[in-house]
Amino acid sequence: MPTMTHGKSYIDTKFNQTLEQGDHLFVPYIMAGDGGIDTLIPTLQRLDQAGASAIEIGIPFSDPVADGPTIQDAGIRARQSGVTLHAILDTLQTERHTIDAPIIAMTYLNPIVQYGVNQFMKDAQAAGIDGLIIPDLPLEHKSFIDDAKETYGLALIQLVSLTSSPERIKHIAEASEGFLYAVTVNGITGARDTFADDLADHFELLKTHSHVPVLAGFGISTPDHVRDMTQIADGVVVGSQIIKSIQANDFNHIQSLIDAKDS
Ligand SMILES: O=P(O)(O)OC[C@@H](O)[C@@H](O)c1c[nH]c2ccccc12
Repeated sequence: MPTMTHGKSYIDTKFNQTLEQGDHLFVPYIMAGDGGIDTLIPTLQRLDQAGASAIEIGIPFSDPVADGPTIQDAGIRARQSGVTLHAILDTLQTERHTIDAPIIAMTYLNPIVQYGVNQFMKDAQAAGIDGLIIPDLPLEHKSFIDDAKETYGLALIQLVSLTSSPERIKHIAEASEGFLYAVTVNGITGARDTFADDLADHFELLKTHSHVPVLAGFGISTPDHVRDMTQIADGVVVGSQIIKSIQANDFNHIQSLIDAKDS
């Protein structure tokens, strides 16, 4: 396994390799420790081998305001099996080298503050985490973590919503690192049947302002969704459907979602 420093530049390098080949990006989301902490590494390995471009791992938290029911239930299961942020970081620190894909931690701000901002960034880097999504940290408040994040070289991925003003969209898109997470529906995470008709224009605007790949996320659950979204975005994030498929032990569905990105 080649050793390469983890962090923002690892995401940039890996994503550019894929995009330069004319391929799209696929980022599955899992809840860390859903099924017990012992399942974390095998699940990451499996998604890595299936062709994930990066893997987003959720940190279980008691008050997950942006999570839909599927993600919330996965968080409850993980917490019931006693999974903690410390356990997740410890497990990654020992086993990270067995997974090639960049790893992005999705956590609310509170667990980071409880852990200690600087200590968290330090331990996240040591655990081989490359980037962070912190949905309740608005752009205006990111200075709160900026110094620590810079010290340890982690990417801070920004979420941009459909309803943001053009001015705000510009600011968020310009500030995002690793990738820009374009939320494709209004509301919380979870599988949907349909998407808005004018998404293509929205993604055009995002791409003009973003320095990093623009990924579509929220509500994507079928190979057709993946095909549609990769017409207009550099790639997709899929969460709730991945969690359901893992629970059903249906890795064929996960593979069909990943394979749809370049079909
Ligand atoms: O579950 P969906 O609809 O496929 O969407 C991805 C999403 O779950 C994942 O990226 C995520 C989980 N929790 C979040 C909180 C905020 C933003 C994003 C997330």
